Amino acid sequence: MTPRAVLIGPPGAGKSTIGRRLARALDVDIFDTDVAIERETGRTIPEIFAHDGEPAFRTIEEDVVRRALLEQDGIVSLGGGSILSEATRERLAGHTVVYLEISVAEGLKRTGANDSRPLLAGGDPRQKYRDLMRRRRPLYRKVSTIRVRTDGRSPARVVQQLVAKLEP
Ligand SMILES: Nc1ncnc2c1ncn2[C@@H]1O[C@H](COP(=O)(O)OP(=O)(O)O)[C@@H](O)[C@H]1O
Ligand SMILES: O=C(O)C1=C[C@@H](OP(=O)(O)O)[C@@H](O)[C@H](O)C1
Ligand SMILES: [Mg+2]
Repeated sequence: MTPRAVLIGPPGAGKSTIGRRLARALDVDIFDTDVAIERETGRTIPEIFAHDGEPAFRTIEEDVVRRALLEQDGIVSLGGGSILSEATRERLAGHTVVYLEISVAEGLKRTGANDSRPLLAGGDPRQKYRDLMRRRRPLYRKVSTIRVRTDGRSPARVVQQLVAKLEP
């Protein structure tokens, strides 16, 4: 069993939104690792970050992603920072991995309106997002097998392009 596609990219790229819509279009299941982490721990992601810290969150995330890659056969949407784990990057080899690309400006617009992402909270969000992208962009590129730009494209359009690219 292997996922039809694994979605990666920074916060706001649309992994959760596109994941749900793509799964519906392909008539397969959606598995969002952030949703699974909240379900399994019974806590929200901001709570986990606040009480246990980011390293503890990453440990839980790595294990949830590991199992998802083994057990899921639909669309798997990862959290934006999951590719920071070298073990996860190695496990992604051989999978269909879609990098949802987004500019810093557009990513900030999409994530700015809520405080559900602890990594961007506090301080200057623009600087935080830029630093995050500088560190992660090479990793997203390295582990992906398909790249799709999402700036100025509606979710419906992104899904349409992905369906065409994923067609067997
Ligand atoms: N292609 C898109 N165009 C415009 N808004 C989008 C697009 N994709 C996602 N969004 C919006 O951006 C926000 C973040 O999307 P989300 O799917 O949670 O991103 P991620 O899971 O990658 O962090 C949501 O409000 C969503 O509706
Ligand atoms: O980029 C990150 O490090 C994170 C992104 C979030 O998911 P989204 O990418 O779906 O926003 C979530 O996993 C957590 O807040 C950490
Ligand atoms: Mg998400």
